[in-house]
Amino acid sequence: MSKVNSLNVHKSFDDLEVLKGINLTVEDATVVCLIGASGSGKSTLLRCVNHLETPTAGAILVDGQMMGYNVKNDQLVEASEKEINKRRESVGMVFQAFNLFCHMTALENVMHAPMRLKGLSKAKAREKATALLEKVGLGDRLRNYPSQLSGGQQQRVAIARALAMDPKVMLFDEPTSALDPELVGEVLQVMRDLADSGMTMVVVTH
Ligand SMILES: Nc1ncnc2c1ncn2[C@@H]1O[C@H](COP(=O)(O)OP(=O)(O)OP(=O)(O)O)[C@@H](O)[C@H]1O
Repeated sequence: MSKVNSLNVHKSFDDLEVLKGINLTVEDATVVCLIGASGSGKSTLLRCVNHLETPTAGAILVDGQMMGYNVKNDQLVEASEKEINKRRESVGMVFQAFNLFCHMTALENVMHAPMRLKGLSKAKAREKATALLEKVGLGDRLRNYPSQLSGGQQQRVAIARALAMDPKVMLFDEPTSALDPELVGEVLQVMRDLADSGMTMVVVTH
């Protein structure tokens, strides 16, 4: 089964039609990079995938589940907030600006969602977060706040934070460098390792 399907997705902001019927299939364990002109709607499509934006028409399926809607009597009915949040858990997102909690350490940033949304105990969440931060090469930065970390380090915390929810798909709204095979920065290496591990990924480069 393909992991992400965008079925004739349209998205308008008032009079501006940004997405005009996007059909995209991302197969399991593949990496798809979206490139295109500035303002062409790459981020908008990515945000539709985890339902941060609601498509004006069309639908997104992640792992066979429709984001944001249920089918009832052959009609699309909006899902409840609880259902939407549950489905969103299968989609990890790394934002352009990372969106880390600035008052939390790297460790606390990664522990937060599994404790709050998955009911993990503090001890289990700490164990998992530590392992993930070690995996992205930040084992020595657990107690640092985002302001004490470089941009690339913050980005890796954001990746670890997304992975902490055991997503089926990872969305990266980010690096200009991702398409350049000559660049082997730590962030890119983490992304390559993830791809090698079979993670399905959609990467937007700006
Ligand atoms: N919330 C919003 N309200 C109104 N217009 C929006 C909103 N979000 C995006 N847009 C508009 O939609 C268009 C597509 O924006 P989007 O951010 O998806 O483009 P992009 O392809 O990711 O661009 P870039 O590579 O420059 O970041 C732009 O014209 C933008 O101004």
